[in-house]
Amino acid sequence: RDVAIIGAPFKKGQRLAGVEQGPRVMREAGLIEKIRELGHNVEDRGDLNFEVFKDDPRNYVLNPKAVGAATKKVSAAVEQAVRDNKLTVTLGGDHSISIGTIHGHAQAEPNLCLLWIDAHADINTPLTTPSGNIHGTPLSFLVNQLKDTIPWTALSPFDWLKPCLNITDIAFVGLRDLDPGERYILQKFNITSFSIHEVDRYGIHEVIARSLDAVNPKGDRPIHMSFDIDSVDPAVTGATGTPVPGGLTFREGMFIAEHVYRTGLLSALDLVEVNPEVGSRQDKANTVMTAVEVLTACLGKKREG
Ligand SMILES: N[C@@]1(C(=O)O)CN(C[C@@H]2CCCCN2)C[C@@H]1CCC[B-](O)(O)O
Ligand SMILES: [Mn+2]
Ligand SMILES: [Mn+2]
Ligand SMILES: [Mn+2]
Repeated sequence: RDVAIIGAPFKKGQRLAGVEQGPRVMREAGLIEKIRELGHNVEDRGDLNFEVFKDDPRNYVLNPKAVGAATKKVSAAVEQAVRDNKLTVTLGGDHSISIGTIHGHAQAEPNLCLLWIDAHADINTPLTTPSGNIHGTPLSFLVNQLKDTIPWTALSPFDWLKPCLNITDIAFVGLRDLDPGERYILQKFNITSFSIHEVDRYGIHEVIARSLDAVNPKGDRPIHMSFDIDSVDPAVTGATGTPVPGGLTFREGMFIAEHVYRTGLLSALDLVEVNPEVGSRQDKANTVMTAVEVLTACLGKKREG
């Protein structure tokens, strides 16, 4: 297939420096060449340039101007790549970029379904977020059923954004750190979610199969997978901003990627929250390696050769 790579070196959805280095370190690890070796026609569309804003005081959330502008750019870039019939891979950057990747993908593929692989649900609203970090809230901006929880007039930098997802289109895998407001939303809407507890109970194959069965029962919907590297255990991927013990093994992460590839329906993919400035040198090496391996597995690399 034709593959487009978009770099989104963005950090304003959270507070730590370094996550904007994600695209650079994944490229330096040979990501593009490794995808080419799979036989894909890969177009590296480079890194998006994000406007810098100063004196952006907290308005329910931090950096609304920076995040609103950046995600608008991400949306346009992803929409264009999907319309160009590319399997579109966006490299983060923090998880707030997925406001843009999912919105853009949905403009070209309104019938998409979403796999959210993450230790966190990232479904706080601007009123429930404990941190004010938008990387913990992207889904609340995107979901029709949560439209009225967003103070749109106060958050004018997001006036370009229209909710484009039904909550029933989402399946979570890897959850193990939820805030009260998120737990309430997950229960209220009975959202498909498989925490690490369910991964332990059913095994990863059953979990990913049930996730796909829930959001794509007829196997006729384009898949958006948003892969937060912190879904994997911090012993493997410690170079990330919000690590939570007891995550997916390397093998479970790879299995998810291989299984989703085999559907033949993967249409857009985010790999986010790699922060090479967090943890040890070994953490950085392991985290970047894992990110690259998961990405190439999403694009057809098989462990069985
Ligand atoms: N829900 C959170 C939010 O800030 O909204 C709170 N949490 C950190 C907090 C630390 C203390 C124990 C409870 N959890 C991080 C998460 C966002 C993660 C964003 B992601 O993109 O990395 O998933
Ligand atoms: Mn082609
Ligand atoms: Mn996370
Ligand atoms: Mn996340």
